[in-house]
Amino acid sequence: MEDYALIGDHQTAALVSRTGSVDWLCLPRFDSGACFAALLGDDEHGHWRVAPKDADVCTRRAYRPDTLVLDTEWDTPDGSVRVTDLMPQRDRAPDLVRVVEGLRGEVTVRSTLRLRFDHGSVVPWMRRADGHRVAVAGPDSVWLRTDPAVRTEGQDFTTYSDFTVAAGERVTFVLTWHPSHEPRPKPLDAEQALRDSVADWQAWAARCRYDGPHRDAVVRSLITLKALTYAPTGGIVAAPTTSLPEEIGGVRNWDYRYCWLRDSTLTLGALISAGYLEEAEAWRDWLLRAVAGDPSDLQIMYGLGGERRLPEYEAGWLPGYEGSAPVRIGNQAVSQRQLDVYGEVVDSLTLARRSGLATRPHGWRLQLALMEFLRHCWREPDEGLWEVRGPRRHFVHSKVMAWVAADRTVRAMEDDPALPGDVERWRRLRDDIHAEVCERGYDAERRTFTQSYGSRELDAAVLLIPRVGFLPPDDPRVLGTIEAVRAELSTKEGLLRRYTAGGAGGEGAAVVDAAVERATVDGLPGGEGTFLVCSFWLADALHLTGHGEEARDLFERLLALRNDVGLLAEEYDPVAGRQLGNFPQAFSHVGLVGTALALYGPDAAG
Ligand SMILES: OC[C@H]1O[C@H](O[C@H]2O[C@H](CO)[C@@H](O)[C@H](O)[C@H]2O)[C@H](O)[C@@H](O)[C@@H]1O
Repeated sequence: MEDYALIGDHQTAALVSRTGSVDWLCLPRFDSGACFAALLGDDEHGHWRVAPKDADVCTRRAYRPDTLVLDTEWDTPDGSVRVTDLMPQRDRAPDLVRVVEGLRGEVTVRSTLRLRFDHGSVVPWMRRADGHRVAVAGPDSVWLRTDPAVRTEGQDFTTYSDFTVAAGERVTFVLTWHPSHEPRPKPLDAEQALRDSVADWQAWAARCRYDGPHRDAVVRSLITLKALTYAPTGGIVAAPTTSLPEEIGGVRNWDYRYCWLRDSTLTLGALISAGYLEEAEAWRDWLLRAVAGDPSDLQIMYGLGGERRLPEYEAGWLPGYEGSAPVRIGNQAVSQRQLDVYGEVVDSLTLARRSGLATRPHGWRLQLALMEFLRHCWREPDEGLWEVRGPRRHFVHSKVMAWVAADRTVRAMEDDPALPGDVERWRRLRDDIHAEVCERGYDAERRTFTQSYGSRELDAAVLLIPRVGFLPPDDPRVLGTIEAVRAELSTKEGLLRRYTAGGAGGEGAAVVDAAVERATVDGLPGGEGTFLVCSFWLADALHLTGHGEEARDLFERLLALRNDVGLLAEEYDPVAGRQLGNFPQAFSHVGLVGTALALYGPDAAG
């Protein structure tokens, strides 16, 4: 999975392999059925390859600077060729544009288009219309338009085109999706779309306020986060994929094409810190719409438009990435209770206010309603930020984030005494939560905060305690926790697992296979890799506690884990040297931006 590059149009995204094959594309939205699902199966589940006829992996590839426009190049004995891939910003039907350009000599190129709608399960009926190819099945229709000189041939439910390009020649392909009952989509000028895409992305990237070391990595992460934003509503998906495994061959395969309040608020924080307020405003408005209603109905995630039902089922016809089954569509975690989201939501509303975003009159009312609900439920156990599917517990991180919600509410009222509400009520709540966490969530004997009250398990999420201001960085309990978490959760490569019993199984694995013990915490069999955002949190904690050099060293090691085009999945297996989990993952890129800003941004100390 680390071999893929991302292209997208702010409504959906595609993954392009090093062989020039688009192996994942959901149309028309991130959460629609994929028409190319080879990523989770094989070529028969849909893909579109454009590459020199006899070549395999490309010679080199890169994004055009500060864009999401991808250039993939092959050197062959006959010459060199480049394929440029992009999805133009959408004000119409979604398009996937592929421009083939001869660079040297004369090269025979083959396009192999195998459309399989509904996540690789439906073979469409293909026909010709006005010299183009049209695929139709149920609600979906796709047009393939190319230059008149390029002949397309259908065979075995696949469309082939073989053609030659000499140096300086260009051939364009445009694949356009539209609802099958609607009139045919208007043709797109591919060359103009390419110029516009480059200009739009570069203008967007130029607005980035970060100007420190590793700026390219930060901008690439910000572009990735922007690409995960669903423009029509402002919702932000956790990743554009489903079921890329947390363990190769394992069952920990989840659908991330939805908007988690946690992942979105953290993404928002990264965008705001780098100067992107428009996205923040759009997301804040998405949030206010999505959570409108009874605060007791607050969900931990929603659909792109704020949809509340995301039923989970298994796509039994897809064998899964390298056999990692089941492939899941939808996410049952939607009905979980995760108390930390109150803290994250209130924190991000506070950040939005402080960054000067125009306030919405019902924003404060919503915050108070959420707080009122939290006041009654914070003592209850929950599934925690890791969304365990085992029994509910009193997760320390959840309670700390409940404290964050109370703290930010108190501080907002102190900053602006005109805000209505009973500040004393929230001060009391803040103090009560603080006292309980320090009493029940801290193991004085081992000098560490634990994963849940009374447990001996540790959890990397408690590294956030100094960052959110629950305790100062020099508090001995914070220092003890950092030490304990490093001792118990880090691999010999210095990367962190998210909690104690997390094991990537197998002989010589960097982490222990403790499936039985693990099953008692998260209710799932099997292990997983190291969790990338946790390692960024460790770098932040090291920096905050005066270990700047170690923090920078860890940050640089994490940067080295990005793939050749700067992308990170959710997890990493240091033994196999492979990325794991959905890809690219907002959480990991948020971690990268946050740590860069902490270490080198305008407020970085020392
Ligand atoms: O590992 C078990 C859980 O994995 C997913 O949750 C993870 O991804 C979420 C989205 O990025 C993130 O918010 C959460 O903190 C992660 O643990 C999955 O969505 C869950 O269903 C699953 O139980």
